[in-house]
Amino acid sequence: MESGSEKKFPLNAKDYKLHEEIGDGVSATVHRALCIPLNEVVAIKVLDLEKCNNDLDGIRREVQTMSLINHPNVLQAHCSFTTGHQLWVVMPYMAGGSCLHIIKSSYQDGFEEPVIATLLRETLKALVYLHAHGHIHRDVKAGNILLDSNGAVKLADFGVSACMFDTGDRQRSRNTFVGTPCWMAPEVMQQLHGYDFKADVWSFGITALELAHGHAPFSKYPPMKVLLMTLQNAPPGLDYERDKRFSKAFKEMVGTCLVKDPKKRPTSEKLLKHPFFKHARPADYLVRTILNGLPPLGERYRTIKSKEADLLMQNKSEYEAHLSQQEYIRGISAWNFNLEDLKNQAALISDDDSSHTEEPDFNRKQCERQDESALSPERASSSATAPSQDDELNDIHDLESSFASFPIKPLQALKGCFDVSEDEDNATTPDWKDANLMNSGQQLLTKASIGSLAHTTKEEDTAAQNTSLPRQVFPEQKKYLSGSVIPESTFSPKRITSDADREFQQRRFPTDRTLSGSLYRPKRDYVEETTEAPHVEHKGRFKVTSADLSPKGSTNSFTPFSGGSSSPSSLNATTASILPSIQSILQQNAMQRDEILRLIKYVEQTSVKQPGSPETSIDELLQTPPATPRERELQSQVMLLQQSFWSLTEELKKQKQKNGQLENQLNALTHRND
Ligand SMILES: Nc1ncnc2c1ncn2[C@@H]1O[C@H](COP(=O)(O)OP(=O)(O)OP(=O)(O)O)[C@@H](O)[C@H]1O
Repeated sequence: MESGSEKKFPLNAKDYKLHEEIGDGVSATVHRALCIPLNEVVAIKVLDLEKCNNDLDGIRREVQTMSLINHPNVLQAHCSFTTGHQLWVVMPYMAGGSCLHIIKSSYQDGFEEPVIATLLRETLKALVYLHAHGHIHRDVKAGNILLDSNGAVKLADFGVSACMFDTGDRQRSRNTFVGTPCWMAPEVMQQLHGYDFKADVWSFGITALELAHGHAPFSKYPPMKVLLMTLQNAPPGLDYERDKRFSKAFKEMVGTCLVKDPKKRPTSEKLLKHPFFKHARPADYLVRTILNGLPPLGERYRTIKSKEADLLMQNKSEYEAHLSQQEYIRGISAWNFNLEDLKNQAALISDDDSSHTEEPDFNRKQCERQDESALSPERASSSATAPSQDDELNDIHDLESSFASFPIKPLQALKGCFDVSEDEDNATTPDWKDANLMNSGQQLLTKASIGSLAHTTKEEDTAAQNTSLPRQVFPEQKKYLSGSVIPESTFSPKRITSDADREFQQRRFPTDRTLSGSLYRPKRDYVEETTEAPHVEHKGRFKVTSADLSPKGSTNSFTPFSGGSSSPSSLNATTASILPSIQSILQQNAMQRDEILRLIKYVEQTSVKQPGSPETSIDELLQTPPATPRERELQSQVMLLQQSFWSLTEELKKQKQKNGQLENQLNALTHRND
């Protein structure tokens, strides 16, 4: 393949003289080189084809695509050819190196804002171009933003590395993992409905944080943890306190990119019009501010590598952290989805560790976002919507949408367990108790997580949509256990709100709120809830924000009791009229508490490894090396499901406590009014 440039770059290895290494990727190393006939310095990316699963034609196609791209901010290959078992991609030499290497060498705490604005604007221009031509970059990160000696910024690695190490045809791989976990958009992780250009916008937002802080959010964690944190936590962002040095425009720009719902992210074109990019400067500004004074690229690269090696030798834990880090840098495109490795990596990081780096940001960020809600047009428009009546009623929805990011919606499974049918009498009859509970519970973890969930195909979804919401717990569970999932259509789509929506609703109504009353009653006889400011909590091995778990749009039915100026007579009248409701709620709470206790017990029982138990067979299954990419995907999904079960168990315990508290309050109120 040759580029459209005027010069003819030779297609023979002997015409190039390889010099020092200036970078490395998954299975590639990059060298400075001389093109002898043209007497031109170039960079050559050397890919070892023996380490790739892909076929040569696929690679050739991708490199060809790369050559057709023609934009000042996209690094275009001069040519590529194979030599022995290697593929050489000849590119312009970018003497400034990548932003990642510049950061590592001299800006460990990140760049100043004008530098970031300049780098990001140029990168964004590249994305606008790629998107307009139907390409998704899929690996936007500081390591792929390169600078030449004049301060020109180019986005690199388009279409090569990701395709090289995908075990499949990249053309059809919009439903496969590609990218690097820290930079990866939630919808890419989910692998549910595929993804589009907006995935690049998310990665762009993460890259902005990387340039600002010197590292990407969650960069110290192993891949599985990054996945969970990205899916479960509030999106990362610039922090109000820690990031005081940055402008509101910058914070807001990052915020618009890092919205979990891709539909709510701006297109790259729209983003380019954001006021933040007005701070961008010309290329020579980058030369003056960050490039001048840097050692030559090869030397810089060597120093970085030897520093890393020293660090590794000195400190085992640092070494382990570095290994984790390398996993991110390598990217999920090269991710060996070996669950044992992942477990080992995850085990290196204690839960306590999690609390001291990124997480505090979340609390602060929530506050910040409350303060700044007016800044983001997208977020503001979400927030402008007052909670509707509908929003107040359906707990299940909020819980479900908080886990919507899981490939296999665990809440759908648990909904069946919790749903108290309108006919409470039925729900309390002994028929559906212990035996069914254990029976269905065990199956839930086996068939559900491996069989039906792994094969949640469109047909099954459709079939599931034809079933109605279970009125009772266990009969319906049997349905689920036999392979179907509880239908999504059971829940009104308009009630499924995005994280952004939820964030905004909570911002606007940040009163105390407790999830209580009829937890899983889907109907409007839902009576009471209080509110609680969003916060981040440990949920077993990872953290969950209450923002993601609380219902939204609260209407407090007990306003008369919360004090105020009611006269004694009106208070009495109100009391008389609502006492029956209180009593009914108390009853419901008691029943719910029992339900929750039972469920916790069952989850705990099914979580304990017992020889011959279904749990054991899941583990065995997980430990069997995956034979196909699909198996690998399924294994990861099973693991995510298990994680979500742990998380839900924690959440159930919490709800149980809250219910107890509420019950006490109600008892106190009832006695007072008696
Ligand atoms: N044309 C170039 N000029 C100068 N340095 C380059 C050039 N291309 C790549 N590099 C350096 O080599 C490093 C590795 O390049 P490569 O394209 O393999 O990166 P990567 O994105 O990390 O790979 P992967 O995504 O496959 O892990 C880059 O981060 C950059 O520092």
